[in-house]
Amino acid sequence: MKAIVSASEMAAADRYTIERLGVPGIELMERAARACVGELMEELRPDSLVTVLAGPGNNGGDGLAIARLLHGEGVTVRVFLLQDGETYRGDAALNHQRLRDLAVDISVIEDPATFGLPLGCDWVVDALFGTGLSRPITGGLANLIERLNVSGLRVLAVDIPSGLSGDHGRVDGPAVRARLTVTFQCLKFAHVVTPACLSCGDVRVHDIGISFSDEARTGSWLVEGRDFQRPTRDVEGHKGRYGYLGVVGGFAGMAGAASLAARAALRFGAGKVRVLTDQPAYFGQPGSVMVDHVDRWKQVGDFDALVIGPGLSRAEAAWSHLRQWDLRDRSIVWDADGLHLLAAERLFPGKDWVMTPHPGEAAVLLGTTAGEVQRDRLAAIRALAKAFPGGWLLLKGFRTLVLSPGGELFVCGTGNVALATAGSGDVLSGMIGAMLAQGCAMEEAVLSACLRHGLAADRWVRHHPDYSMIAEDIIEDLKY
Ligand SMILES: NC(=O)C1=CN([C@@H]2O[C@H](COP(=O)(O)OP(=O)(O)OC[C@H]3O[C@@H](n4cnc5c(N)ncnc54)[C@H](OP(=O)(O)O)[C@@H]3O)[C@@H](O)[C@H]2O)[C@@H](O)CC1
Ligand SMILES: [K+]
Repeated sequence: MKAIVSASEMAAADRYTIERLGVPGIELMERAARACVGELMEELRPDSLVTVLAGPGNNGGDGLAIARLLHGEGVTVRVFLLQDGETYRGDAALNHQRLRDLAVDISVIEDPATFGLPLGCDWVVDALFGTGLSRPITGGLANLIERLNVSGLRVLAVDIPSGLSGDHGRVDGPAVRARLTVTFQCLKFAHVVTPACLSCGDVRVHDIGISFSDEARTGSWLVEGRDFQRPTRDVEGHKGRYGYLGVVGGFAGMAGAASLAARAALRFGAGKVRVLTDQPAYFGQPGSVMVDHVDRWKQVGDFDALVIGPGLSRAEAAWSHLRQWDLRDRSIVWDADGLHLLAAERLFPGKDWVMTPHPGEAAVLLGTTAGEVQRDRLAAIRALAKAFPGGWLLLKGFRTLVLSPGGELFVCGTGNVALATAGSGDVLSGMIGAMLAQGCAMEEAVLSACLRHGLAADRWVRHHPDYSMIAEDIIEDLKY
């Protein structure tokens, strides 16, 4: 797992490192610049031309140090400042002084709106604004950024593409679109949360020796494929040991949804899976998934965990059972139409539960639109936690978000657009249910399922077009 921090957490760590641990700020800036130059040198040819756009703060200061180090490497560099160089303060001022003594061309951008972009250069270093951005970029500078974004020039963003905030995944105004972002010590939210992360290109995190005080422990993490831990079995295991999962769904014409969840659960290690539906005949020949008419179940105490929702429908006949069942001590995955039920009736969601909405379902739960949810996914998942306290939340979409009842946030680093296919959510809910049935804690269940679901898609696109994956392919991939 990689820590994700906000701009203010990062600034606090900077201060702690400088003031308490005695590492000079100018040394941190030098290390930051060295990290960027190291990455850039991998990309440059001997005759490459680099343009540095330097803003008024320490991000600009990084840019000035980068220009000096590139010059030292024999690279031709031109530097454009947003303001008169004399206005720099602190470490940035020192770097301005150091650069002025060298034969590097430095000019001031008089009017950003008419500034001629250096179209012949190989890379642009975006050192306009970093984590100190305090408002959306407007006016001539906004115009410059928009022209840069359509120029085709390759951009390396220092710390964060200018215009993005480190604190969230929103894009509130014009923002530089980078090919490569080099950031320091920790990821910031904009690097991993959509839509902001789509402007970052490849993100490389460099350790520049910034330390966090013990009190300033971060509670947000990027989880990646290497963090996935597969369900384990011991040699004497038998099916009773790996749990009994109930899938409630597959009503009127939607047998497929429950069937996908159930089969995914078996493939992900559940010992036994039974679908409770009003359409058992739709499930055809008996197979590894057990199927029952839901009317035969007055209570659901037999199950170790439940998945409620895939193909549940919104019919009274489906919902009436759920009102009667005692769900108080159950582990439950609420998905699909189950979420509509929770939104409509505020049913007690269980002892240990996770809701797994896609943006449209999250919008229903919050009384807003899917567009609003997607505009600020972090705010949406936090609003869900307020509206439905006490359980886990998983907001699907590129870079799926997971929030614990205690407020710890996880961003799932696996998965891609191949997952945008009917039934892929049903498969995910079945996988989480399988882990719960096997006795895993909710954190492990949700994160393992989410990572593995995404890995199936990541493997798929290595050999197939992204549009061609169907939900059954995810289940198929769980064999490996
Ligand atoms: N030791 C360290 O701390 C290290 C820090 N490091 C580097 O420092 C960066 C953070 O530096 P920073 O805090 O100086 O902020 P930065 O992003 O340069 O911008 C602030 C300036 O922008 C201005 N401004 C803001 N919004 C604006 C807008 N919309 N339109 C126009 N102007 C706007 C703002 O003006 P104001 O809001 O005060 O009016 C202020 O002048 C960080 O990302 C990393 O790269 C590394 O060197 C490692 C060590
Ligand atoms: K930047």
